Amino acid sequence: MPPSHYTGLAGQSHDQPAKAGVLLVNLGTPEAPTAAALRPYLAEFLGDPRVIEYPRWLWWLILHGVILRIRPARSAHAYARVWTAAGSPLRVGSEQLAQALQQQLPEARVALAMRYGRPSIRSTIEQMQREGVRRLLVLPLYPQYSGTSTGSVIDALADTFRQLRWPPELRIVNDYHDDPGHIEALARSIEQWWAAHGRGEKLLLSFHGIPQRYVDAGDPYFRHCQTTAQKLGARLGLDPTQLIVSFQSRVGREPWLQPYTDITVQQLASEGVKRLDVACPGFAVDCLETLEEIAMQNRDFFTAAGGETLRYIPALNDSAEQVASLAALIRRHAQGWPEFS
Ligand SMILES: C=CC1=C(C)c2cc3[nH]c(cc4nc(cc5[nH]c(cc1n2)c(C)c5CCC(=O)O)C(CCC(=O)O)=C4C)c(C)c3C=C
Ligand SMILES: [Fe+2]
Ligand SMILES: [Fe+2]
Repeated sequence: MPPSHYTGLAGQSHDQPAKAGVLLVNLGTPEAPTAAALRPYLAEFLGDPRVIEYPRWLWWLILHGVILRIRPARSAHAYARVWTAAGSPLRVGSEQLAQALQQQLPEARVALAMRYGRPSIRSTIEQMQREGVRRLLVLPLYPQYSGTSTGSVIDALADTFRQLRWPPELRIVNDYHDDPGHIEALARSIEQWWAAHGRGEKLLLSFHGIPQRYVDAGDPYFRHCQTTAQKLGARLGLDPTQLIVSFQSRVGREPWLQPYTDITVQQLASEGVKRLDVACPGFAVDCLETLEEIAMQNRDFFTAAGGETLRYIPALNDSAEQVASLAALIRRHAQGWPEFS
């Protein structure tokens, strides 16, 4: 007989009690802040057709012929500025969040997987199955849905599920951009930060960008970001002159969502804003894009253009507010599952 295509639990008893599992999924991060470690990470990430919607053969030539020769060294330099003794901030922060959620949800097995790199979605689900997980709730750590982020997690889940001999029951949180508990958690964390550090003249909310073309084709991401910002601004009592939304991290030449964060901070400085606060509500945990791109690069752009201080307000990370709001979100999505009743 040929080896089986499907992964199962051959030889294991199915008598163990069925468990519920919660799988948190974040983007993933390189293994080290070096060009050698960046190359396979970027090849997997930028090779994902959800991330780069381009004719495959043309993109393959550009990616392998140009991008992967230049970008790994440049990105490694940026990662080196935020890497800690414990590793990549995205990995450390995601693991801490998963541990805190596990404490809040003793009735479930909470695990963390990465969309790119390790631990993979597939290996993590296989491990959960070995532990008896028969009902699985997947929470991508992206509050706003985009095909490039959440959609890609769904692709990886679909690929995994088609390999499993006996897949678990599955639920997926598509987004939580307007979840009242999440908005409240964001608002409290900003208020607490202001209480401790004082308040800037304006609050900029910077979201990761995506190509405008994807939104034109139906991706709801821009609308989700605007809704998060509008609800957060209303909860904080800010008027439209005090609250600004922008989009960061553009890659390549085609237009991405606008206004761009780097242009916006320079424009605000040139208009006379001296103290600018920036928060990034699209990132569940701090990472390269917040700690380096906002708190270092954009801070420097702001001061070079005449501003005095740009202060980055940290992501929710493993704060009590985030853990409570995500635990409530998970319980709501798991309604009807006996493990959660
Ligand atoms: C080029 C296309 C990219 C799209 C589209 C994109 C969308 C997108 N990304 C995030 C979240 C994160 N991105 C991060 C890093 C990162 N993003 C891109 C490119 C695209 N992202 C690259 C090439 C990189 C790597 C760093 C670099 O070379 O600049 C990160 C941080 C990862 C870390 O290790 O800290 C996050 C998080 C979202 C939410 C999103 C769509 C909404
Ligand atoms: Fe990104
Ligand atoms: Fe970036």
